[in-house]
Amino acid sequence: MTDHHSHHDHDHEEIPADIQRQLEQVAEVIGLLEDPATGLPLDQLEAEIEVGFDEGTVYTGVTLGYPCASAQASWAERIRTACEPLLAEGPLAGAEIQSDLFFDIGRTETGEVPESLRAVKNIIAVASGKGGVGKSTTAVNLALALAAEGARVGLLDADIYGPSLPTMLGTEGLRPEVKGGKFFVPVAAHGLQTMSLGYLLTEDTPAVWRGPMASGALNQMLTQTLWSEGNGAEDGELDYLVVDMPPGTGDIQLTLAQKVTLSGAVIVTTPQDLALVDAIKGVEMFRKVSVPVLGIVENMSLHTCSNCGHREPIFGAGGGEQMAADYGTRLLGQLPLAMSIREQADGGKPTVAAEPEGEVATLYREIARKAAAQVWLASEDDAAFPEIEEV
Ligand SMILES: Nc1ncnc2c1ncn2[C@@H]1O[C@H](COP(=O)(O)OP(=O)(O)OP(=O)(O)O)[C@@H](O)[C@H]1O
Repeated sequence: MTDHHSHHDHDHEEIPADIQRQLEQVAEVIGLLEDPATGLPLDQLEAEIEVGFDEGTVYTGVTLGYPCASAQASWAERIRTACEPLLAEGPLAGAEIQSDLFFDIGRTETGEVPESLRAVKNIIAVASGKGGVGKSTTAVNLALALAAEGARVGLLDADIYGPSLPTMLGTEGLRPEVKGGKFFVPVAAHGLQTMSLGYLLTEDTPAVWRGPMASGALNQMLTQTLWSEGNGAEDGELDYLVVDMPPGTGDIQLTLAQKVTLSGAVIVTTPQDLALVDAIKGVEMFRKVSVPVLGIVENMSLHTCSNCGHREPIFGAGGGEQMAADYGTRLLGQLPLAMSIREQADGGKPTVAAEPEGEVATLYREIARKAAAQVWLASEDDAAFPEIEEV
């Protein structure tokens, strides 16, 4: 091994050819590792792999296109295990390995968008074929999980008939600040930028007004919310705006899906046959308007007994997985039917905020990484351009 201690100017030092060759082998081995969120090897993704060597240490860096803060340790471990045999001999024998995981979140290509949405890189719709399956609960926890993984996230409550986000976020009674007589500044909650019709309607708003007012207000929330305000980021950009869609697959949903360029949709279902039939309608609706279906979340899949911890699939097992396979999409994850999920959401502090290191939050974070990874894949597809080969 070269003695680096006598030099100080490492940056400009030429790496000897034999070390260079071994570093290339390290990069190749890393390229074969499977990205758990997509199931694809890094080589098949637009993942950036860097390797370097200094002072007896091999440095590796992998850059993924989705937020993955909590995957750092497991990647470092997998890279070490994969590279150790390679570093048993040769000029790098005995070198330490230090690995870093980075992410760089891209932007979904859109056509013309309202000024206020230009600061938003990707819009993810959370939808369900029918009401009551836990769509809002999933949307809130998904948004919190994306943020926990390191992304800058906004949450729009488009569920105009039953805006439940203020309750779930503990922001009831708050009003968004108005700027320039026309624009709403999102309400900050648990690190998210949030907007809901619940912030605009008061309890005195007569029920008969809610329908017509609601669709107009939804339009206003879409075009007049300053998503770039107040998230502290220098460029004021949001990586993801999660939209809690109205339940069902009617005209409102279709219009909304077409009005803004959605990066993708997450469909929430419960495992019962009837809910699955409705979820299929959701998949088909998004396909019709060319919105990528990021995957299915099966909610209330297993019941955990709060006395003994025993789990059973009271609504049946495997429905979401089968349906995802039948319709060419994927199961992003399954959430248990758990009293804590309901209590925490009803109490204004959803599970991912209330118990960030708990088992349920871990499930939501895995769902978030998988969904965001699909957004990454979808935007790569858009950008795909045949490579010009040299003849
Ligand atoms: N995994 C779960 N375990 C226990 N309770 C849950 C779970 N998911 C959601 N809930 C509860 O079920 C109820 C309905 O959930 P939620 O409001 O998220 O459903 P929704 O599909 O958005 O309904 P709507 O169609 O009315 O908007 C809420 O009280 C919520 O706290």
